Amino acid sequence: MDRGHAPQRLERMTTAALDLPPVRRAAGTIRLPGSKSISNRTLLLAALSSGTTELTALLDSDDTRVMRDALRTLGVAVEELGGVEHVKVTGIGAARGFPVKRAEIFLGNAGTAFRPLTAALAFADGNYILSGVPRMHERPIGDLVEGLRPAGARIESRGNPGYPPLAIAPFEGRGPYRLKVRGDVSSQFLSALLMALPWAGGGARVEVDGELISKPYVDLTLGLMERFGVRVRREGWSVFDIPAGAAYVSPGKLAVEGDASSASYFLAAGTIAGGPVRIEGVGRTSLQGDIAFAEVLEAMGATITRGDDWIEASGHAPLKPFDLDMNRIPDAAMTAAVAALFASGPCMLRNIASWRVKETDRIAAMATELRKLGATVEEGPDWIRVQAPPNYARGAPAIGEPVAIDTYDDHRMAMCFSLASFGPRRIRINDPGCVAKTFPTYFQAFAKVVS
Ligand SMILES: O=C(O)C1=C[C@@H](OP(=O)(O)O)[C@@H](O)[C@H](O)C1
Ligand SMILES: C=C(OP(=O)(O)O)C(=O)O
Repeated sequence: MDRGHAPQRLERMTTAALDLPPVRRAAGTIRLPGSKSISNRTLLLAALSSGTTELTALLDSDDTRVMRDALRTLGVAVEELGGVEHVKVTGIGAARGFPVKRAEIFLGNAGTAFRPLTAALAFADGNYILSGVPRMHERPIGDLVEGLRPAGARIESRGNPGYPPLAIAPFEGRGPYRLKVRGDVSSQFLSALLMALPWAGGGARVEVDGELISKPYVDLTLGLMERFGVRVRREGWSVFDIPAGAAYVSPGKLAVEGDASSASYFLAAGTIAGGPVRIEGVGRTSLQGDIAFAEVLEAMGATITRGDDWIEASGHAPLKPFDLDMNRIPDAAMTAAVAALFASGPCMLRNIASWRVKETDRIAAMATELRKLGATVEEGPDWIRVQAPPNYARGAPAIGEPVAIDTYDDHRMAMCFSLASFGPRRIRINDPGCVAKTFPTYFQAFAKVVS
């Protein structure tokens, strides 16, 4: 019997606080690390396809490391051609099972690894245990498990019902499948089903129950599936058909775009503090929904210039207030909440209920930390309203003791609060190392564009 590798723990030690120097100007050019969402999707799709795939400009971070390690643990050859950012993946294709039939896999706090691997392994012929950090065990996955069961998947929660860790037993179903999945907690459940189903074979219809959130991520899923040779027929956002006989075929070579969510911090810096700040690696032709964050900045008064694979922002605080539905850009929306410190009136972010089940309860965390800087913040189940303290404008001299911002092991809390250093308070970021989830060199990159 195959024995999987022992689960690899990635418990991160808390890192020493980082005092950010007060800054007034932002200008320069940044080449972004690869997109987390595209890196993890393409690693998995390459593993499930026939042929070998060369992936370039992959993200090197905690979230992609757990996906890469998981695939290797499952027996997929992921060969490094130029570090972990340039790899060759030998797909297992129509084998419909991973070479390693029994494994315990640790997936940290990576939703883009945990949800898609749950679906793929549910259709495999082995026994697997998937676990993560304690916070991952508080992030819901019940809707995906319930969506998979009618197909013949055998998945049990090892902890609280509806949450990881999960134990997966060999698949017992056969297509065609008619499945339903809820779309109003995380779009990753639908993305996971769609990516795994062509591999299960036999064709499938997936219906979405409830309003689908974070829609651009499903477009990203469908766009990348198409690059691997599978075209899904759809009726809007509610019915998705995978043709019988659909199978993944390697596109040969695929270059990963820069991460549009990571771009948001730099574009916001250029908007608050002069600019131009130019981002290379993602632009007008991006597959990623978070590129639309630039439109939020335009509403706040930014001047944005776009090329096919670059984008540039300039502007000056005070910025214009906004009242916007942020459902399509839940990650970049956090950047807007901190940019609201530099707005001339109250800023309202609506339709962000999913913030409560991500790396931390992001609505609560955002409210607590913005209040430390003197902002008036109100919150509801799915909204947050931020009113900047008087005169929180660029150029005021930094005064007093540093304000220590807690980051809740949430990379985006650490990254977006770096923008507060354009204001009149000294900023201390507690546990800055949490940025390793998606952007390990974030603070070095930020230091390069501010002065
Ligand atoms: O599919 C993806 O790559 C993602 C979907 C979003 O999650 P939800 O669908 O849970 O909002 C997003 O927040 C996450 O960072 C990445
Ligand atoms: C929500 C996020 O991550 P995950 O992919 O773990 O859901 C995020 O990166 O903001």
